[in-house]
Amino acid sequence: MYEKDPVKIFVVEDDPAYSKFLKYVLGLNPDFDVEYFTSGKECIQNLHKNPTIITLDYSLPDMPGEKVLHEIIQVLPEAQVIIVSAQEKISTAVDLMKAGAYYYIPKDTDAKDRLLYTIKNAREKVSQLKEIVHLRKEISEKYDFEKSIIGSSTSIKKIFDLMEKAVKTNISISITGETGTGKELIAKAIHYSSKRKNKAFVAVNIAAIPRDLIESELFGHEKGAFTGAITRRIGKFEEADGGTIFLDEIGEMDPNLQAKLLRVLQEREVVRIGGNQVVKLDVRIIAATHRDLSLEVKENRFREDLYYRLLGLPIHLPPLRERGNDVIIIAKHFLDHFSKENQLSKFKITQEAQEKLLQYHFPGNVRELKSVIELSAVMAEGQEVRPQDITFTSSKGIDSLLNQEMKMEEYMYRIIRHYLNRYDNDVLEVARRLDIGKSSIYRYLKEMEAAGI
Ligand SMILES: Nc1ncnc2c1ncn2[C@@H]1O[C@H](COP(=O)(O)OP(=O)(O)OP(=O)(O)O)[C@@H](O)[C@H]1O
Repeated sequence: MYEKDPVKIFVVEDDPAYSKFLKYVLGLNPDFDVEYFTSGKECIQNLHKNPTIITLDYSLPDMPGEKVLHEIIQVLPEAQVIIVSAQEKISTAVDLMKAGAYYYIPKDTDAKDRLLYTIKNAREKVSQLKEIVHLRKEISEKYDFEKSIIGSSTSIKKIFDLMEKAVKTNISISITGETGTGKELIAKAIHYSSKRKNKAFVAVNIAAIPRDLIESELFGHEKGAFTGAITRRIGKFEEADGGTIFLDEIGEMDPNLQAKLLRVLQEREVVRIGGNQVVKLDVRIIAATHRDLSLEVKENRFREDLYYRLLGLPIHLPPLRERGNDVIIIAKHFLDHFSKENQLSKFKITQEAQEKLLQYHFPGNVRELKSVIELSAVMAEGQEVRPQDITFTSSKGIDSLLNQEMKMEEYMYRIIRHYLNRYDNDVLEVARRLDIGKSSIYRYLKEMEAAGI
């Protein structure tokens, strides 16, 4: 899309014959919006017009070519400067390109073709750069965490507070939470809100990669390192250099690889398999797991030293059933998104349907809520989601509670705890829903906590 924008070109040339020649050549292309200057000073004074490409004569009467180039780069670092010169010394050309010129063209008989070809390439480069900037902006807006992570429960606000702290530093982050609670979403939001946002976010799901491929996937390999290594391959750590690597399902990593990962994290460098070149790294680590890693350490399935390396700032995502009214807020967000994507008018959820959502335990968390809501929108007649439009796949919940034998008091305690989690510790709301007094809730909690239950 950027290719079609007219390209603004400055021609800075004091030789009248050559200037006439350039005017003719560039004037043939209606896409070029060209301005001509005869001195370095004039060019610099007009940089506010934002030229994309500047063809610059190396030998201007008022300023040396290097100085004009330097000034241009200071004011407009993204402009592509093509030096055109009668000077044919290779060392001058190399120096100018090192100083930031895009290309160097000698004024000879091939100059016209070379210039047009170089302008075409410079233009492509600029449009690619613009597109990258545009995509990065779009992605960082998408993962702006106040906009992409929906919810206003106390627990999600606490997560926002932790994320605010996380984005200011490079500290490693460990995210825990059941499946579908938003671990990857949080990791991306941290990356795209941090100083690293213009570099890569590389996600690796440890559980999804076959055991014998994972080492080369993470650390890369040299050509011929093993059967099948037909070319050199950069690993995910190198890919994430300057950015963030998200190690999902870290609890699934086998002990052998845990030792290798620990070394990479300690040394902040990798050596590709089959190679001996040490590659220094500047990568932020975000690790996630649905397991309780401290338990994995206790049971000798996860290295303690690696656990402490990765722990950094721990963020625990509570299950959706413990986020109170967030279920409804997120459901409405997904409904709006669904209607926008399918160009439909907005949906509403009836009060009864909202109650139905609040009663369910969502073992698949936000991911499950998303598919339940999308299906309910498809099933709805008109633009209103009713209870009968909502279908759940899992019926577990109260059954599993009843399968455990305990005293009546303990059942009461569990039920009260469950409701408090669901309604964001709003004791009044829980008392109303269970139709018991507020003081009874406090009494139960006190007694059971004293009994250590
Ligand atoms: N608070 C939220 N607001 C909006 N969307 C959310 C929220 N939390 C999660 N999601 C969405 O739910 C889906 C699942 O989230 P994500 O993949 O981040 O979960 P996860 O915890 O990494 O899951 P898994 O452990 O299975 O990999 C994604 O589509 C994500 O965008």
